[in-house]
Amino acid sequence: MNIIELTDVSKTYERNVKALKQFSLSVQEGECVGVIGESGSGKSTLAKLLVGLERKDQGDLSILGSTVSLQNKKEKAYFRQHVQMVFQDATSVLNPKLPIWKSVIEPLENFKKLKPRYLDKSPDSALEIAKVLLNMVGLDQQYLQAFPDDLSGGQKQRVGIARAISLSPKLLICDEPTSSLDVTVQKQILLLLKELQQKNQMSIVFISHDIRAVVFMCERIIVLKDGEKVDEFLIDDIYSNERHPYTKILIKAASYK
Ligand SMILES: Nc1ncnc2c1ncn2[C@@H]1O[C@H](COP(=O)(O)OP(=O)(O)OP(=O)(O)O)[C@@H](O)[C@H]1O
Repeated sequence: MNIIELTDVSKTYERNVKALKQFSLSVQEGECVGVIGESGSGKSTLAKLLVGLERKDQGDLSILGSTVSLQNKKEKAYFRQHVQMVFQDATSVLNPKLPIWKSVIEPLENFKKLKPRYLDKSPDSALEIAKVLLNMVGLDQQYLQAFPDDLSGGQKQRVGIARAISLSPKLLICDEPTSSLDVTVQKQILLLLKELQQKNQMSIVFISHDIRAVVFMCERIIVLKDGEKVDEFLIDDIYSNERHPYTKILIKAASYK
């Protein structure tokens, strides 16, 4: 099943900056699709369009087979429930004054009737849900009452991921989720995302300038350059001669070949 589909989507900012040009993308259930490109290629714009934080100028956006314009509250809520984002810097999404357990369950507050798939029984309290979520992201229960400042960068990113999966989304948009972390911690976060994707049959759009991380995570890769899709291929075809010259440059720069 197609979880999300963008068709010929364009986004132009002020002063005629064309951040995305007639871009199309579809993501199947349980699939991880990578998007790579250099700084300024339009990756963050794409991420924001995919979670409804930015409006497209042209083109279509559909989720679970239905076209959405994100013009009304109902559509926005439906979208938010199914598509969540993991940001580059978790610090920016965590309220420093909220204990971790509250941050983790915050998205659920607007979806009182939702029964997330990861709960096998009705929880006794919101704290119980937070415990399950921390467990899912491999964070010790001792951090439930802690505050963001008490946590390392990697731990904060785990909290950011717990928050993002709290609604049992069908799709996770990961925008450079490991870029601000140390190398060893990066690997742990990638492994966690992969595990969550597989256990929960979740789809991921993994956006990064780091081709190694994208290759590790994804089955299919899209290459963005100046707001345009210049290449799209399955991971097995990464070394194919058919690759776009720009893709070859990116691969070479990452010393893959
Ligand atoms: N809010 C905005 N207003 C005006 N121009 C913008 C805005 N956001 C992005 N841009 C421009 O749109 C283009 C694409 O930017 P975008 O941030 O999507 O690229 P990116 O690939 O994520 O880059 P980076 O990795 O540096 O964040 C750039 O030329 C950028 O300057």
